[in-house]
Amino acid sequence: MRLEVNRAAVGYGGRIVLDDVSFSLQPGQIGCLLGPSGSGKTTLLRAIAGFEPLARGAILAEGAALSRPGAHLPPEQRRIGMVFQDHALLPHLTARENVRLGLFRSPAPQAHDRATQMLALVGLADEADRYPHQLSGGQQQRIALARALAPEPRMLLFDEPFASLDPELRDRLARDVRAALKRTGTTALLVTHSQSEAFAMADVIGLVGDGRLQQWGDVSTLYDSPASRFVAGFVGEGTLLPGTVVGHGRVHCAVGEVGCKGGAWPLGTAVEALVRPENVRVVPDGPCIAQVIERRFRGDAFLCVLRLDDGRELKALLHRSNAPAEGASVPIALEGPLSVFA
Ligand SMILES: Nc1ncnc2c1ncn2[C@@H]1O[C@H](COP(=O)(O)OP(=O)(O)OP(=O)(O)O)[C@@H](O)[C@H]1O
Repeated sequence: MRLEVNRAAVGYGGRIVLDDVSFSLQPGQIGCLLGPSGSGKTTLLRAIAGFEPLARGAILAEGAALSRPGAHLPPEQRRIGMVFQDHALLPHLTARENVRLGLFRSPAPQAHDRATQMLALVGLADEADRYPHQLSGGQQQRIALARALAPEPRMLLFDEPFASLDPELRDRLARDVRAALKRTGTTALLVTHSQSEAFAMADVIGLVGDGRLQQWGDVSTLYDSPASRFVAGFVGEGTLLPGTVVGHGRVHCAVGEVGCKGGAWPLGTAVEALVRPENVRVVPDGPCIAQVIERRFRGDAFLCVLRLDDGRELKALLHRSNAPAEGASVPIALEGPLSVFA
């Protein structure tokens, strides 16, 4: 299903939580709403499910309005399924019976076959006759997914579905859920505040913060070209260094001169440049000396925390063959182009 959210505002009792939200999801695409706690991710999800009305704007499915002020299709008529963190399985029913709950409108033999098929899809064909307490947290969450997929919803919404699981299991389950959604071609929108979950699951990510949808795009766009300081600070690692525009697409900062994205800044504009760990190089004639105050092993590279003369800290991803020892002082330079914010 194609989902379109058009300049939507949603809130509670006259207090708007999120305003002017616009994005779309293509059929079969997986989107993820990422953002700090309390930023309104769940509220937006609930508005799409039909549990919260819109104050302004519209939500459309296949071009037809689901929600707009004064017109509201009830949740049960939207054919949009939801999966929650606590998976809400009934303890006295087997895995297959739990999945069949979503199929109460189908005749019994068809419901049985469909439930079996859905359990196979999530890799639990052999566990169909087990009870929830005989299954792990990850398996229970996969049953909840099978149950949500069984009635063939037009779209699935997930609210922090893996939050109660340990981190390693979360990432693996996120990949499994993604595979199941792709196999069934189900459009989905997931809410999380975990970046790694968003990166593992999503085709497209929406970053929510300060009452707005700050940016909607694929992971590399958010990382390489953040639309705001907020996005720059939230997605990936990096430091904002103050600088001045010294030429077309050139900025001068504490680590010397470096190229920046977008050349349209007037000379002398005060900016902040986003330095990602991979923008930092150790070079013999580097314009700035930095001290290595910490080194973290990252397989082929070390993530080094460097301190500049003025006390600012930068993170640098340096190849093992080139990573200085902790405590060493080394000349560094920046390799652009960097994103800058005025
Ligand atoms: N039923 C409600 N009535 C009034 N205010 C609410 C209600 N539910 C949430 N809020 C408020 O709306 C804001 C957004 O909450 P929401 O749960 O959507 O955020 P979130 O981004 O999903 O947070 P988290 O990541 O912690 O789940 C918060 O300030 C919250 O206190």
